[in-house]
Amino acid sequence: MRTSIATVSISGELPDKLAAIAAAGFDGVEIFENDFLAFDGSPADVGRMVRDHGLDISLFQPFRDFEGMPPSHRQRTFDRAERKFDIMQELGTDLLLVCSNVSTLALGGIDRAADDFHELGERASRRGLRVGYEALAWGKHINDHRDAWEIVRRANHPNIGLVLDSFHSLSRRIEINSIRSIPREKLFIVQLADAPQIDMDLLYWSRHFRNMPGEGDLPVAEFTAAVVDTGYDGYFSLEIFNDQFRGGSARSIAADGHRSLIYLGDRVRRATGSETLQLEPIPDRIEVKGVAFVEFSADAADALNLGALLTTLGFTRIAEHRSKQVTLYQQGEIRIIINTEGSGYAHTAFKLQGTSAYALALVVDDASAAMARALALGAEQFQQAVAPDELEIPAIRGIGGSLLYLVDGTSKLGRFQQIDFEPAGLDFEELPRPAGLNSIDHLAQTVPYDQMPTWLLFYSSIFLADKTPMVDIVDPSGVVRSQVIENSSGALRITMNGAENSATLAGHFLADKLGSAIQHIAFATSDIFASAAALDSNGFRSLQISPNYYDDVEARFGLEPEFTDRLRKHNILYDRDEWGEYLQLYSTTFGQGFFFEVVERRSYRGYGAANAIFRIAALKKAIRGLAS
Ligand SMILES: O=C(O)c1ccc(O)c(O)c1
Ligand SMILES: [Mg+2]
Repeated sequence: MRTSIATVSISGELPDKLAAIAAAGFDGVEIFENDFLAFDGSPADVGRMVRDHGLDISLFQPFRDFEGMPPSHRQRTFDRAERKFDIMQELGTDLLLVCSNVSTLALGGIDRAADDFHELGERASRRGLRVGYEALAWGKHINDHRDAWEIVRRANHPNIGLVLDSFHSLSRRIEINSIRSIPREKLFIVQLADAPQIDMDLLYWSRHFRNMPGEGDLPVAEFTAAVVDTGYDGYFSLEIFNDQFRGGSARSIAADGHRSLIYLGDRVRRATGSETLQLEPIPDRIEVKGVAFVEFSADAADALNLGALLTTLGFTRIAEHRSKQVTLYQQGEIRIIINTEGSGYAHTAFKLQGTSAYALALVVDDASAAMARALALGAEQFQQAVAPDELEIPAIRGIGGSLLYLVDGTSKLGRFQQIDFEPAGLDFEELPRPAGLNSIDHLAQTVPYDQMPTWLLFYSSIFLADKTPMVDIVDPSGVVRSQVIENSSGALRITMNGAENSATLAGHFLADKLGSAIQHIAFATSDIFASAAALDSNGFRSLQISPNYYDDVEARFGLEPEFTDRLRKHNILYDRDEWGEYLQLYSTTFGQGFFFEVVERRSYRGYGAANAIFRIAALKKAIRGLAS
């Protein structure tokens, strides 16, 4: 698969953009005229810079308002085109993108446009150049690739071809099958972009909200499969106009772009069975079977406090690491590790972030296949020295400097507990009462808002998991956007919260850190009232919920007063969706804003978003109480 990206997709000045594009592994780059105009070097300098990075120029664009001009303006458009041809020859690219005319002067008529393109083709061929025609979704007369194709067909010139751009076709819901009847040699280049499904003006949507394939809601994979079915083997070129990306990190946006193309290519290769993409087969998306453990880094004092909190939650200190200052707590299938080593990555994470849940271990069928897929998709492998008898658990870097371990049951990784740990001497007098917490229901990760697409793409390209629509969570100090990545079994459920300012609870959590990690862990119980009773007897202090909340839920859901009393007594929040009910209670915050949650899910599919505002207000009140 030949990959390319338009300079307009990336932030920074032209040299920074090119460096980021090359580092991400692209083959080509579309030079956007404005990026070239803003750079004070000659076209030849730009061409050299591109080639010094090992890149090719896939095209030069855009050339606007060309076809169908009235006779009084026609000559002028050819003069303008000749000037662009001069630049292209100096740059060292042979393809110009002409987008459909949006001028109020433009006259319609397919044959008029075809005649203009025929003449442009003659002029281009004299210089060994080619011209591709793209239908903008808001073009005055031509806004559908089927009409643009008809013009190209009638122009009947070998140097004139079609440019397809997934945004323009998919935003207008143009039938994808229509692509399959276009001859491959007439497809000069294919541009790809996704976008969130928002009902808005097409031009505004296109210029501000495009995103990488897989980050949005458009059927880009189906579109690409239709292109591949024609036999097309040219560039797939990202052209992403996005306000956030323009302000983001050039390197990480370029890396996301490359990842999105590898992921897309893999899906299309599987769907079409086509060899033209020339992609090395990689393992399919990885199914997550469960969470093997969550690991905290802490100092000795925090480790004691966290251990005490876990004990009130009904966890037992079950094992100690054979050679390290690492303790394992367990309840049901849930394992929580506390690492207080004075060296190694846990210690680095502690120094950067304080006490934090810095590592997550996922159970998969085959850890080496999972690793192979992750690496093919540009994930960064993490390795550190281990003791001679210790297991080396494969890991990649996740959100905000956190680690994602991959554990399977087929290799000896599944026995990490027996191999790396020895059972702790249990003091039966002091054992907590188990609270019936069986598994991890979900993990909440907090990221700066502008990094949400990056991590959504990371999770959904590597793992077999889907994202749900974004919801807004109102914090008393701002809005936090939340999106869930989950698989169908529920073994992987991550709620990702994007914080835009540091006044929100999520934003405050981030502001304290150089990176970000897990802000809360929700444990699943099958009987939250029984769990609450056990927590009480263990001395657990749940987060106090405002009494006003209970009057409201009782009225809102028509609850029996006796039931509401039980909720109130244990500070349990309640929600209901079309599938069932959800009951949740929280701890107060620990360390830099971390907390635990206990949930009972009665066929309910959501995450209690409607309750988040009450929980956040209660957490903030509790934090103020601690501070005063
Ligand atoms: O928004 C635009 O004007 C514009 C220009 C060139 C393109 O290739 C495109 O898809 C959109
Ligand atoms: Mg385009």
